[in-house]
Amino acid sequence: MANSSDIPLQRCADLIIKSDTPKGRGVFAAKDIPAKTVIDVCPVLVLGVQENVDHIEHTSLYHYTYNWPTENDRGEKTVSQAVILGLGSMFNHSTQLQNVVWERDTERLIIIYRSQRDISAGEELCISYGSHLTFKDVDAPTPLSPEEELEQFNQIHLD
Ligand SMILES: C[S@@+](CC[C@H](N)C(=O)[O-])C[C@H]1O[C@@H](n2cnc3c(N)ncnc32)[C@H](O)[C@@H]1O
Repeated sequence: MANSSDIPLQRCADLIIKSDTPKGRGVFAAKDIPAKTVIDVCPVLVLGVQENVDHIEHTSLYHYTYNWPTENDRGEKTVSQAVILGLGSMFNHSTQLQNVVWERDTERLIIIYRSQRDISAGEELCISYGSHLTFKDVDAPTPLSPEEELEQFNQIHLD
């Protein structure tokens, strides 16, 4: 029997995990996925600020946690970390080719992931981790050499 605090779960069925990508494991589309499809609804486990500093930061889990807004004992707003259960911990980062957006629900302690645009079969599903990455981004655009920069500059014509 459903009650008002129940959280309906949804996961897109047309997904696979590939294990051998340059980013480690990653989530890929097995079929075309239309824009705005719910990809997954993931429960989160919110960690205490100190628990995170004392323990989690010294483990592999450190690379899987998300910032999570919370309140300290004095009722002041602060930021802790949360472990995302379900597929949420498997999405890799892309700076330029993100196709999944996510939304925190701090009341219900879930994150909802949705496709940002139509995704084709075979594409990796990527989110943005923001700008402070703790690893070398294999997708990062290669910086231009001074010669390439000069060539690009010389191609700019002002009418
Ligand atoms: C939340 S996990 C994602 C799943 C992970 N690939 C795995 O195999 O368990 C985050 C880790 O994935 C890897 N990763 C994610 N996006 C990446 C990227 N753009 N370039 C390189 N590594 C990436 C990094 O090792 C990062 O610490």
